[in-house]
This record gives sequence, C-alpha cells and structure tokens, in this order.
Amino acid sequence: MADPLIIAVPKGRILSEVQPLLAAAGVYPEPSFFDENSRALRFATSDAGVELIRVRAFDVATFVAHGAAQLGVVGSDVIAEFAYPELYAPVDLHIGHCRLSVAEPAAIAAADDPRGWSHVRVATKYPHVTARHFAARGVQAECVKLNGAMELAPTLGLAPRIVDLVSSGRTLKENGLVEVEVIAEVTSRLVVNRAAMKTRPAVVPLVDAFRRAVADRIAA
Ligand SMILES: Nc1ncnc2c1ncn2[C@@H]1O[C@H](COP(=O)(O)OP(=O)(O)OP(=O)(O)O)[C@@H](O)[C@H]1O
Ligand SMILES: O=P(O)(O)OC[C@H]1O[C@H](OP(=O)(O)OP(=O)(O)O)[C@H](O)[C@@H]1O
Repeated sequence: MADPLIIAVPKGRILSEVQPLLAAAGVYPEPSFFDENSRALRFATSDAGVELIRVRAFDVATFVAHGAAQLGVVGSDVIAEFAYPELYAPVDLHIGHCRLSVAEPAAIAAADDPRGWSHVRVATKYPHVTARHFAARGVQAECVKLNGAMELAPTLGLAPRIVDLVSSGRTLKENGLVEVEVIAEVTSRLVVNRAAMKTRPAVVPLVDAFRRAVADRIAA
C-alpha cells in the first residue's frame, strides 16, 4: 500500500474550527488529535490512507511546500508571507477570519497621514508581506522581526508601528494602538503540494471532499 497522505494542521486557535470540516470531508482522527495535552505529533485517522500532523501555523506551509505533508490547513497570511511556488491553495475554508493591518499608537495616529510616509520602521511577524505592501506605493519599510507580542514594540521604542493580525481589535485597544491601514483580509485555506497533486491520486478526491464540505457549510 502507498504511504498515507499527510495533512498538516495548525495547533492553536484554528484546530477547533477545523474539526467539523475534517469530519464533513470524511476524515476522522483518533481522539487524541483534539486533546491539547497530548504530546503526540502524528495521528492516525479512520482511513488508513490518511494521517494528520499537528504543527505550528507557520510550519504548515513549510511542511507542505517541501512535500513532507501533501495537504495542509493554513492562514492566507502565512501563504502570503512565504509565497512558496510549490504551494497551491485551491479551497478557501472560510474559517480563521481576521485581517493583517498596520497599527500605531492612538496619540500618533491622530496627527498622522499614511499617504505622507516615505520610510516606515515596523515590528512584525510578516516582514515580506509588509515590505511588499509598502514597496507597492514607493514606501521603504524597515522591519524588525518578532514572533509575537508585536503590540509592545511602540511603547518600548522598538518600532513606532506594527503590522499584525486583528480580529476583534481588543489586543490593539488594550495596548493603546489603533489600526491605520488594512493590508489584507485573512482566512484559512486548504493548501496542497503541487507535485503531490500529480503524483498521488488520492489528493484530488480529498481536495474535492473539502470543497464540498465548505460549500455545504456555507449553504446550511
Ligand atoms: N485573532 C485572530 N482571529 C482569527 N484568526 C486568527 C487570529 N490570530 C491568528 N489567526 C489565524 O490563525 C493562524 C494561527 O494563529 P495563532 O495565533 O494560533 O498562531 P500563533 O500563536 O502565532 O502560532 P504559533 O504559536 O505556532 O507561532 C494565523 O496564521 C491566522 O491565519
Ligand atoms: O483583535 P484580536 O481579537 O485581539 O486578535 C488579535 C490578536 O490575535 C493574535 O494573537 P494571538 O492571540 O494568537 O497571540 P499570539 O500571536 O501572541 O500567539 C494576533 O497576533 C493579535 O495579537
């Protein structure tokens, strides 16, 4: 029998939203997959031909781009940041809704006009998306790469602005920041390794099962 297909799924907030989609697509993981306390990383499913791995959100893209996993679930923020040519993102899963935005301290925003910027210093987990966004309108972006807690950067003098994900806006508000520009709306996508699409016959039916699961969910 061929090696099982591996689907990479991010641990953390997306996991609970992925669960009903997996079931609707006919993928039933062993129960420990949904146990946040489990230390296992690789999980069987009711289908001997499909296994799941649980990895960090940014690493989903890397596992799938390199063909270590054939499919994955990952935010469009992460897809844009890596821009791996090997990744194909055929299905918007309509989960993990948020946006990637530029924010700055409320006191500065009151007298600031983003159209007048020629150079910005930004703390972010997304240096490539940030640089591309600003370069498109001739603004040079100097990025300080952080992996979390970007909101601390302005008050501690690391960078006057941040680029980060915003959903409810609560994190910005509690840290005295306001959103000044939306760079992109974000949802999670099903991603597939392009080579695996051609070489592994089971990939396309699985992609179709996810596509139907999302369509049924939206229609319900
Ligand atoms: N506040 C949010 N609301 C909705 N979706 C979000 C939010 N924050 C992040 N996401 C989506 O979920 C994905 C994973 O985010 P999460 O915050 O769980 O990862 P993380 O904590 O940065 O991951 P890690 O700990 O692995 O570095 C993001 O890439 C994005 O697509
Ligand atoms: O607008 P809100 O609803 O407040 O959500 C935005 C926050 O959510 C994400 O962080 P997360 O909670 O995942 O923490 P982390 O990135 O530090 O892990 C993001 O990096 C923001 O900090």
